[in-house]
Amino acid sequence: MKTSTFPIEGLILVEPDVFGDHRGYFFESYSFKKYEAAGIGCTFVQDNQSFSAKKGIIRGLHFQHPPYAQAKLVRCTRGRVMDVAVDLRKSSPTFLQWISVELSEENKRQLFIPRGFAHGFVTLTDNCELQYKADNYYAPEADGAIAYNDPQIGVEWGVENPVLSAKDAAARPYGEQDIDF
Ligand SMILES: Cc1cn([C@H]2C[C@H](O)[C@@H](COP(=O)(O)OP(=O)(O)O[C@H]3O[C@H](C)C(=O)[C@H](O)[C@H]3O)O2)c(=O)[nH]c1=O
Repeated sequence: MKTSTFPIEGLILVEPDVFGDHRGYFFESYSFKKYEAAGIGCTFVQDNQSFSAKKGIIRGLHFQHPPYAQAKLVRCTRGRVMDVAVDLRKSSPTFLQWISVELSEENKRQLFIPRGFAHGFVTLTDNCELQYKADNYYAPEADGAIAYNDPQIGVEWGVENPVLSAKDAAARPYGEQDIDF
């Protein structure tokens, strides 16, 4: 597997080794030993899966407040998404900066997002399935959301009128919230 980093410290892109043959393909989608050696040493305790039926859906920007913050290992197993991570770590030189990367059934890439980040994605096709591991359990009482179009962050989603959940439509900008990472 190959890994690469981003200008924002802690984010890691994983490109697994895919073994194709006349039947199709095989690849290891996760291995604690190999991923720990690549800097992804957290112990994941929960697997998530979401399905988004249409292109132009945004889920995000989500996080869980400390002490329930979650690191995530994200992959797209159907369709294509633009995955986004925003640095919420106040002491970070890249505070409130963001990256985006295309994850797809085709490219089989995975994005590791450490604790201290908000996560979101926009679907680039219909029928997008996202599967991701988390290193902390779901804690609804600690659920957090930042407005996807927060001008202070300035994520370029590439979609004018996204489909949003009620929660995401009501999410407030970072500056109007008490978020402490
Ligand atoms: C996140 C989560 C949700 N749920 C329940 C709660 C709701 O009744 C239902 C849908 O939840 P929500 O609308 O928050 O789902 P998404 O909008 O896909 O949220 C996720 O999307 C972004 C991109 C993320 O990175 C987070 O994992 C998560 O915030 O699933 C659970 O039971 N367990 C969970 O871990």
